[in-house]
Amino acid sequence: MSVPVTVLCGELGAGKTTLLSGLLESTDREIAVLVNDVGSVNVDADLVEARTDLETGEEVLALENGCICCSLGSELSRSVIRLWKEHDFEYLVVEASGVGEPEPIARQFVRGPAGGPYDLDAVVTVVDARRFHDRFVAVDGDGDDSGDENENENEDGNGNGDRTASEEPPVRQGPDESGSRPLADLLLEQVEFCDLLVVNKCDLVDDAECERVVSVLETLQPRAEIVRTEYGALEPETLLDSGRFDLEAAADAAGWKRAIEAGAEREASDDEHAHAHGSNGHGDDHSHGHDHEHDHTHPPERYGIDVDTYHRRRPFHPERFAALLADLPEGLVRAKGLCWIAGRERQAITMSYAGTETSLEVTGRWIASFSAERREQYRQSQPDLSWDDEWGDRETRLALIGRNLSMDDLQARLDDCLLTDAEMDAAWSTFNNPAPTGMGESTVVTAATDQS
Ligand SMILES: Nc1nc2c(ncn2[C@@H]2O[C@H](COP(=O)(O)OP(=O)(O)OP(=O)(O)O)[C@@H](O)[C@H]2O)c(=O)[nH]1
Repeated sequence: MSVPVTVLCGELGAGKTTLLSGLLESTDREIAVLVNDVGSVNVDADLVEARTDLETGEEVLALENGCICCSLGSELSRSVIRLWKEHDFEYLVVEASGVGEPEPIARQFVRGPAGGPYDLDAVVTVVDARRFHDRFVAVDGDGDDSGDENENENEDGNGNGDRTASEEPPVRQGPDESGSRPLADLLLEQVEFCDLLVVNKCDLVDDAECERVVSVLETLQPRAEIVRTEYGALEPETLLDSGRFDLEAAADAAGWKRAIEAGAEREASDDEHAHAHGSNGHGDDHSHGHDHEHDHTHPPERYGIDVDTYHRRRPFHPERFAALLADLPEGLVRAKGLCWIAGRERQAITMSYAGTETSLEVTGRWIASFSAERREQYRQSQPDLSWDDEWGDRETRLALIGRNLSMDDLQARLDDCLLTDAEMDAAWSTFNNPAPTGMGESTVVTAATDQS
């Protein structure tokens, strides 16, 4: 019998991983998870895994880099088929990277080789209500839409910011002179293609704003059911075995039609592509040198996205780091990963920035902070864990995702937050420290303006 699949899409930082973690906690079903992250640090896989009880049969498989076209052409299918052969599970959830287009992923489960063992149940798109509102719904000169400093902002420069609520819904803008498309286009694509829309982060909009968001979404995607959530909290039945995916309806969507037309040619190319990549199927080489002719830029390139990694083995000064988080540069779309903050020697703190907020949450303990005996046990069970003689596994490792952003400047600003040599010798516990302390506790830093 084929295994049902839910594909989870949504823009960077909309709340996909949060929703997925909640789902895994709230169901006894044996769910396998495939995560395709855009950063070279595969943070989502780590985060999902940390909250996943593998003993209950849930498996988290990460596609190692964000080269989504290769993943789709060959590795995605290969990975899910391998997963199906090697593990016993009842359901598969695929979390697409925030710059993933839903159509090609869905196609793999309908027309691609994964269509045999799997059965596509639904494509779910998670929308950040706050950002969607500010980008597409913000009302120009409308007195009752008060108090929102971000109104009419349109960071993507797509001209959708000055709409009124009664105007036509936003439309895709297509590429600019440099050939890259606004991120908003991707979001619209994700909205138009899905079967279920989850309007998340409802705590960050008021009721009137939320109504407007929902009404624009209804116009864009009349076929999909719309649910509103905070922190992605949903009944598992809403997401699993919903039977929402409807090939015929999807085939009516303009994009899907295009995809089907291109299907045969694409499948042939994918095979060729898999071949060209050799047996590992997936290098870090993003230049590719494809010889097939269809449009084959990767989504990150197409949307002008840069991905970088920040890795240091020196702690942040808590106050300087918090000040930076309140003033992150324009163009930073998403940042996430583990942080080492001076004064929090036990706590491994996950930093997650999206839209207007950065959260710092204690998601684990540094292995270096355990007793010698337990430390050894953990290290033996994780032989690949990188270890510093003095600081053990304490480190900061962040994925940075930006658009028109100088990564060098951001890295330099992060470096300025690291302890100086003199501070390294100071008593770290005396620093003023807003970072959380208890497991699961979090601190949220709100940016002065939405930088997304
Ligand atoms: N205020 C608020 N924050 C939320 C909500 N849901 C998620 N977040 C926070 O938003 C940030 C991004 O959430 P994730 O679940 O990591 O988002 P994602 O879509 O998986 O992100 P990518 O994998 O980078 O695309 C995290 O700091 C979450 O804690 C919500 O309903 N309200």
